Amino acid sequence: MTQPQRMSAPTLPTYSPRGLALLRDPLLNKGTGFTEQERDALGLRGFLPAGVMSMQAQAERILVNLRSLPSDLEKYVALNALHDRNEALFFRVVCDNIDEIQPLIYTPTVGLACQKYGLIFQRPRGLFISANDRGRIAEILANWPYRAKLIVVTDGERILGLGDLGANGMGIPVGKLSLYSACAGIHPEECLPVMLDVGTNNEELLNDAYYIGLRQKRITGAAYDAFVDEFMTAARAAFPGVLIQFEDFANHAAFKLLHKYRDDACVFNDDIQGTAAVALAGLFSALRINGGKLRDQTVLFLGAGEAATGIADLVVSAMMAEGLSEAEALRRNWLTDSRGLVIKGRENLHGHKLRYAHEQAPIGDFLTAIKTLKPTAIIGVAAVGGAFTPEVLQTMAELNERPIVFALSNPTSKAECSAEAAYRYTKGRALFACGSPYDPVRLDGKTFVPRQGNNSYIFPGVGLGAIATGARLVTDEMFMAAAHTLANCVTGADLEQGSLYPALPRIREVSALIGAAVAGVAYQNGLAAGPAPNDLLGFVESKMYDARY
Ligand SMILES: NC(=O)C1=CN([C@@H]2O[C@H](COP(=O)(O)OP(=O)(O)OC[C@H]3O[C@@H](n4cnc5c(N)ncnc54)[C@H](OP(=O)(O)O)[C@@H]3O)[C@@H](O)[C@H]2O)C=CC1
Ligand SMILES: CC(=O)C(=O)O
Ligand SMILES: [Mg+2]
Repeated sequence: MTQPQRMSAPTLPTYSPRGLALLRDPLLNKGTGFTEQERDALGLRGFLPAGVMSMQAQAERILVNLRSLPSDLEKYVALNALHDRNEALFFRVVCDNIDEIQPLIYTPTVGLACQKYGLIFQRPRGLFISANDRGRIAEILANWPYRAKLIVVTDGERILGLGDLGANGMGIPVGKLSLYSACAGIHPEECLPVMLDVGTNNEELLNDAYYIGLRQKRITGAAYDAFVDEFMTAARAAFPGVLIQFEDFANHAAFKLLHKYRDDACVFNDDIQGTAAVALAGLFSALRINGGKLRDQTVLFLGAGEAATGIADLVVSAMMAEGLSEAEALRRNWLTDSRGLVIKGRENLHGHKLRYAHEQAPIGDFLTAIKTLKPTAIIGVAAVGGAFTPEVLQTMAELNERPIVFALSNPTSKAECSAEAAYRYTKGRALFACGSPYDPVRLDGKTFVPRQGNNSYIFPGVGLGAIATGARLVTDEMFMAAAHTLANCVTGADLEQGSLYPALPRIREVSALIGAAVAGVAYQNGLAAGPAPNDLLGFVESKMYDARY
């Protein structure tokens, strides 16, 4: 028997706690799963009841308890408590019940959890770095006892479609990193969630007695840029080669940060790039059903922000790969924002929209845009719940034999339409994907199984490939490879039931394949740290953490 040890940074002493300290270390604790031999060797006698349970029995007990809880928020809290007690058991439960658990630790429940974060707050997880810590960020990162290989960082300004949730947004990096470990086997010890608490402009939170963050308005401008820059410099120095994922920043910061760091550091923006890959994969699946070619599609977006322009940019690249010129491809993608259709000559258009500002008379509403532009696909990423009205859906079905309808906004309350509405108002002809999960829909004797067009299919595998190879940069080519790989995982049986993505229980296999594809791009483009192994898939699989005692 070997004593459980943390994989500490080489500079830190190896830490092998015993007794109570061991039971209170979530990365090493097995609770009632410690064997008789371990109980003797590790000073655990007396701290545990006599019964020794298998991991499987422990997991079953967790599920029995979980299923008896009356609300999803309580289930979230219970799962969080397990995460804080026994990480291996937490990840075992997540991995073996991913269809049931993912919606509880990720969208939609994580949205509600962030809204109530102050109220349900128990143990801190990750690092909270506030604007008051300016000048001391390196010191704070040095407090972290593990060697981080992956950071998910947010400043909480655009949490899902729920807006500015300030420091309460920490639930998002925590949830994303849980999926990294569960879905792609990134070791939990290598994952670091970070909240850059620069304040909040959410008055409700500023007046909330239980708000956990800095009670001040957001810092902006040069002070904000310098603060984030201090974090980026300190993080890269503390954890050389670390992959940093920007998550749920408001779009004015998201585009700026991505452009500032992407050519120099191992970073990506999940909302822009990860979302792009999952949406493109969904389009490829839809086209397998309706027999179309991507180059012939006209895509109309509801939204013109991070997700919309990220997706549109990757779709344009994919259309160009099918032979269109850039101008032709751009012209097949249209954006609408809070002021209507994005068109040439409109005043004060932000930089990320300019590529899609085509010659066209102004159009104020989405339905008129559909009737005018006759899209084959509509993609909702504006966080306007219910915006795909019955009339929108019926019009899409009049224009197209198999209309592509993606309602990608999160959480469920912000979805542009429900799965039920998508199928009902198109008479079962919609090729549908949703950002948050929906149950299967039974209509006219047929069962439709909608799956999530959510970047959670993409970022775990991309991160795995980037970390396994020690990639210097994360490139758009990697996201293109991820999109193709994900699309190739979709089976005929999936398509038969209207599923544009593979079943979630296959996610570790899917992530490994995406990881291998991303690794391939890293090696081909000289971005990897070492020589390419012969067997890329075997190589990335060998790096995957499996939650077992
Ligand atoms: N499924 C997935 O994997 C992902 C889903 N999302 C979801 O997408 C949504 C948007 O995220 P993101 O793109 O990052 O956010 P942004 O804030 O970057 O973009 C939102 C866009 O919606 C536009 N908008 C707002 N109101 C309307 C309206 N009434 N009609 C048309 N457009 C409108 C905004 O217009 P304006 O530019 O004028 O302000 C803006 O362009 C969120 O709900 C998020 O959860 C995001 C990432 C991944
Ligand atoms: C899924 C995701 O990243 C979002 O909704 O922001
Ligand atoms: Mg996000």
